[in-house]
This record gives sequence, structure tokens and C-alpha cells, in this order.
Amino acid sequence: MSNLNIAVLGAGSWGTALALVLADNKHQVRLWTHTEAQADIINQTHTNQKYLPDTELPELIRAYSDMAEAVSSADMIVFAVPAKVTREVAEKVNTAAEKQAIVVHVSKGIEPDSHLRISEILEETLSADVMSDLVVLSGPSHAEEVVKRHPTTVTAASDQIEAAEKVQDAFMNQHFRVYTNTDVVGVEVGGALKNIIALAAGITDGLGYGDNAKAALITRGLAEIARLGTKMGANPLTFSGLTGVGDLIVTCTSVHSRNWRAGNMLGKGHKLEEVLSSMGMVVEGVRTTKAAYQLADKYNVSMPITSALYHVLFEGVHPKEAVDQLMARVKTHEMEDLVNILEDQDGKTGN
Ligand SMILES: NC(=O)C1=CN([C@@H]2O[C@H](COP(=O)(O)OP(=O)(O)OC[C@H]3O[C@@H](n4cnc5c(N)ncnc54)[C@H](OP(=O)(O)O)[C@@H]3O)[C@@H](O)[C@H]2O)C=CC1
Ligand SMILES: O=C(CO)COP(=O)(O)O
Repeated sequence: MSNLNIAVLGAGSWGTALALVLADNKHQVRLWTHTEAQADIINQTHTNQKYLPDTELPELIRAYSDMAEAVSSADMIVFAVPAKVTREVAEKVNTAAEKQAIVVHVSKGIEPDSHLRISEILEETLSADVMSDLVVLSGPSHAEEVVKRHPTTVTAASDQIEAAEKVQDAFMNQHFRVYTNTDVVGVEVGGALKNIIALAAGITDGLGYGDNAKAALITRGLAEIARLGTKMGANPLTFSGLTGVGDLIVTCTSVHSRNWRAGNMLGKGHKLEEVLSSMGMVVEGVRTTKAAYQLADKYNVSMPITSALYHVLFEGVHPKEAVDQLMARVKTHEMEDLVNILEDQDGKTGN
């Protein structure tokens, strides 16, 4: 692919790491930040002191705080901001963009109350003059390892496969391998909901429980993510891929994970407000727990881990009590969904 003009919106950990991947691929990158002071520091020091201070940023990356300067000539616009500010940033893009671009988003969240996925927020907000196609880029990928150019694999998903392939071409290199998928719902749901399970895994680690508890959370967490995701229209196979089990593993087991770290502090007895203010970075799983709890009710899907975490985060239940309640739930078959499907079929065939 020829060299592109690419705007990356959000100069946090992930926006900065992806800007580096794109610059490594010789694209011209305009990194947009909402504060002029941060743009100045990045341009003067060629580092992002606030989020990734040890990483040198090449000349191909230039920071801007003026949205029009960042996006007006962009062939591709990458949204790398926390889920809750996506709409606000998209509105700024709408008034600033001068031509159509492929829009990529890399955020992992679902909006509470509206239950919108990030792609739905962008489709609702961005005008057709601004966005030609929409692609989600997601997978097991901590910024701290990407900037060290350690091997990383992700998935570009779009219902327009050619657009996903263009994004694959723009980002892919020797260290950063990109697959494609057309299951946007599955990719977004997996990426958003793994943060809930990572918070829970941090909590059990904080409580002093061991690897058995974490393996249980990852496995049963995947089951409830797939249960809800399938009801929302996802392909169940997507949950066995990078954006499902892959991201679940990395987020539940890595010290880089903000969600795991926040959970860990909760498990050690710190209050939620104290945890969030001490992190200094976005912990997406908190809002997503609220959204998923509401969605479980809407779709009538059993999500015991999500539900237990909701009670800890928003109703003051002690983490140990939540674990005790999870363990004492009514006994069940491991493959309960499969059993239900088979029983339905038996009912239909009269067996
Ligand atoms: N970090 C990672 O390894 C990965 C993160 N992601 C996802 O990427 C998304 C962004 O995460 P990440 O970069 O890590 O988050 P960070 O917390 O590291 O950075 C967030 C960035 O968004 C900026 N911001 C906050 N509010 C606004 C606003 N109102 N308008 C514009 N910019 C704003 C922050 O600016 P300020 O500094 O001024 O607060 C900061 O630059 C999340 O959804 C996350 O789940 C996905 C894969 C990997
Ligand atoms: O999504 C991520 C890794 O794939 C980042 O996870 P955290 O937000 O928990 O750090």
C-alpha cells in the first residue's frame, strides 16, 4: 500500500503506540490531542511523556491540537480515545474533515443505557461526507509491548472486507500482524466484555486466590461473553479468536492491564473512586460492566460473573462475598447452552 496520511485521534497509550506502528510503515501520522500543551511537548521532545515516556517518536509523527489540521487531508482516521468521549470527538471530526476517509476505531467499550457499540456511535454521529467505511481494530495488544516492537496480533473487522483489508495493509508489519474478519459485533463485544472479566481476575488475585480461580474466570467468562454476544448477533466462532479468548487471556494475566490492576486494588480493599483516580488512565471495564449487566437483562442471558462484579462496583458488595456467592450458585451442567439447544431439538423431533 502507498504511504497514507493518517490521523490518530487520542494521544494516550494506545493512540501513541499505533501512531508508532503506522510511522514504522512510513505513513505520515498526525496525532491529535485535546490539549495544546501535550501537542507541544510531543513535538518538542519526540516522546509522549505522560503515557509512554521511554519511547522515541519518529519525525513522521507530528502532534496537533487543532482537529481541522489533524484530519483535513487524512485518508484514514483512527479513533483511539476512551469509549465515553467517542461521540464528542466524532462531532469535532464532522465539522473539521474536508474529505471522506476510512474510519478505524480501536476503543473497547459499550455505552451504558443506550447499549451502543462504538461502531454504532460512530455510524450515528459521523456524516457520509466524512466516513467512507468503518473498521474495528482489536485484539490482545498492550501498548507497552507494541512500542517495544514485540510480536503482536490483532484483527481488523468490517462488514466491508475490502476496507478491513486496507486497514490490514496500513498497519501490518513484521512485529504487528493483522488478520481480517467480517464479524463486527463479535469483535466489538469480545473486546469490550473481556475488560469485565479482567477486573474480576484482578479482584481474585487481590484477594489472594490463585491460578485455579483465574482459569475459572477466564473459561466461564468466555462462556458468558459468547452467550450474550451470540444473542446480539455475533458469530460464536469469533469468541475463540484473537478478539475473544486471545484478548481475554492477555487482559486477565498481564501486569500491563489497567482493568486487571484496578481489580487487584479492589480485591485488596481499596474503594472504587480511589482506584480510578490513582490509575491516571482509562479503566473501560467499569462502565462496560454496567452496560453488560443491563444487556444481560435485556436479552435474558445468564451472566453470573458480570452480575457479581456489578454488585461489587455499584452496590457495595464485598469482593469476597461476591466470590462466595458465585461458588454457591445452583449446580449446573458445564455446557448448559448446548444442553438447552439439544433439549429444544429433542422437543421438536419428539425424541
Ligand atoms: N492501552 C492499550 O494497551 C490499549 C487500549 N485500547 C483501548 O483504546 C482506548 C484508549 O485507551 P488508552 O489510549 O489506553 O487510554 P489512556 O487512558 O492511555 O489515554 C486516553 C487518552 O484520551 C484522552 N482524552 C480523555 N478525554 C478526552 C476528550 N474528552 N477528548 C479528547 N481526548 C480525550 C486523554 O487525554 P488526557 O491525557 O488529557 O486525559 C488521553 O490522551 C480504550 O478504549 C482502550 O480500551 C485498546 C487496545 C490496547
Ligand atoms: O485491551 C487491552 C489489551 O488488549 C488493554 O487492556 P487494559 O485496558 O486493561 O489495559
